[in-house]
Amino acid sequence: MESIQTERFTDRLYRNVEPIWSKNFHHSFVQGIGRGTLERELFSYYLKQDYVYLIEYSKLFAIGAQKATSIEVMKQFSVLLHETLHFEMDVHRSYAKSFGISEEELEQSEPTPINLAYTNYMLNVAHNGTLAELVSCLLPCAWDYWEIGKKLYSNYHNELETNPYKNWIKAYSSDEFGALAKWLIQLMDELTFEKPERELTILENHFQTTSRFEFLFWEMLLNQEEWPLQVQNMV
Ligand SMILES: Cc1ncc(CO)c(N)n1
Ligand SMILES: Cc1ncsc1CCO
Repeated sequence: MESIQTERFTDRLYRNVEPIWSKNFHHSFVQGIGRGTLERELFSYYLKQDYVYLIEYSKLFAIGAQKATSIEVMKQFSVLLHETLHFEMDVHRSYAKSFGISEEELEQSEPTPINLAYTNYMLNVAHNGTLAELVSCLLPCAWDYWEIGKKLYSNYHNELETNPYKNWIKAYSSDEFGALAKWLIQLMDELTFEKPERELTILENHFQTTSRFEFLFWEMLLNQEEWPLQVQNMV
């Protein structure tokens, strides 16, 4: 009897990285956001690093629009680009403002080695790989943050009103953010439909690598892992 393939490719991706995502959710930085106990200093460090991360990350959506083969997909990538630059980065800008950090300071943050390695990895694949490869790189960012947002919301919603990070939690657990993540999941399944195992393995590796970078990013933030030698620009 022939077996019927019922599992979606994204189910396989999810199963594959579940232990990594579980570590991400339980990371003390993430739990500190959930409980509202994370030091302000660390959160403002996060805002600066994540802001320059998002500038690079959003370019993946622009490259996605360029690589798309239908108007529908182009439209959706342009929505993702718009939503990241406006909705998502607005959350960062408004937190920064309340912390006394200017927009200029946010933009001019120097990415740490991990931050740079993460965005460079994705941008390299985006420029040189297929659309499916690009999506497999950007999906963990969207999907794992949505998972984190939803879980923090359900674990800590009773204390949310007094949590200084409630707007962050609300944004990443929102239906709006979730709908965009779901669209990316669906696109991943469409792009991989009936594709050979040799191609799927490559995507699984990108998905795993960027999921591991998500963990390294939290670690980097917690330990403020900067460049070893500080240099000044000559002006
Ligand atoms: C590092 C990182 N990963 C994912 C997201 C979600 O967009 C984010 N803001 N930052
Ligand atoms: C708005 C946005 N920013 C990063 S991913 C994403 C949409 C998918 O959740």
